Amino acid sequence: MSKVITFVTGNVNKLKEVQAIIADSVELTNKSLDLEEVQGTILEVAEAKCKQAASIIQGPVLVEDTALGFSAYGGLPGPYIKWFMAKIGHEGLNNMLVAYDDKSAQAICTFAFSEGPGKEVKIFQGIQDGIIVPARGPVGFGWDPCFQPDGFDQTYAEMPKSLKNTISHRFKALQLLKEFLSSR
Ligand SMILES: O=c1[nH]c(=O)c2ncn([C@@H]3O[C@H](COP(=O)(O)OP(=O)(O)OP(=O)(O)O)[C@@H](O)[C@H]3O)c2[nH]1
Ligand SMILES: [Mg+2]
Repeated sequence: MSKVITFVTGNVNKLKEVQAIIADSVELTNKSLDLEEVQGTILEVAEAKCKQAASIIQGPVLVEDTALGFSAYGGLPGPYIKWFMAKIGHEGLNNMLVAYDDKSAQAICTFAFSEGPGKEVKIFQGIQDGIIVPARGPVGFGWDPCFQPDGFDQTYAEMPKSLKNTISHRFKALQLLKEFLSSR
């Protein structure tokens, strides 16, 4: 069984964060592919991406799907946040919530791992609660400027990377993944 895991993602910012958080304990290589994403729940999207990645790589693979869900919208845009961000940006995301007092949101990071084609898909999920605010901080990674995690007065974009990477949805999911991989 190959120990090296291929993290399949087309997103360099995700890759950088994953490397910063777990590179010292997990041997990862990267393949930049934009996998097809099915329409469905977060788990269905992550599982389908993982199966597709395993069939392309023909070995152990890791994929990740990130969702940003607004409580006022019953968890939408959720896994479709990428397309909302691309079309309406930070201002548009804020405008979606103008009619609601409840600005709360959940950042949800879901990793899916498989040893290879036809093998079981394991899921590891991390959730960070927060609120949607008018964009503050450097624009670099997606919706970071308009997500302020609960318990902090800075948005993800305003805080140092070293802080985001120890409290984020991605950090939480990676702790679970790390635990699983240590017994692999
Ligand atoms: O501000 C952010 N802070 C984050 O921590 C974060 N993580 C992901 N994202 C964005 O949310 C969408 C997820 O879609 P997504 O999971 O399909 O990603 P993707 O298509 O870019 O890459 P991948 O699917 O090839 O891995 C994409 O627009 C990502 O840029 C983030 N934005
Ligand atoms: Mg994607």
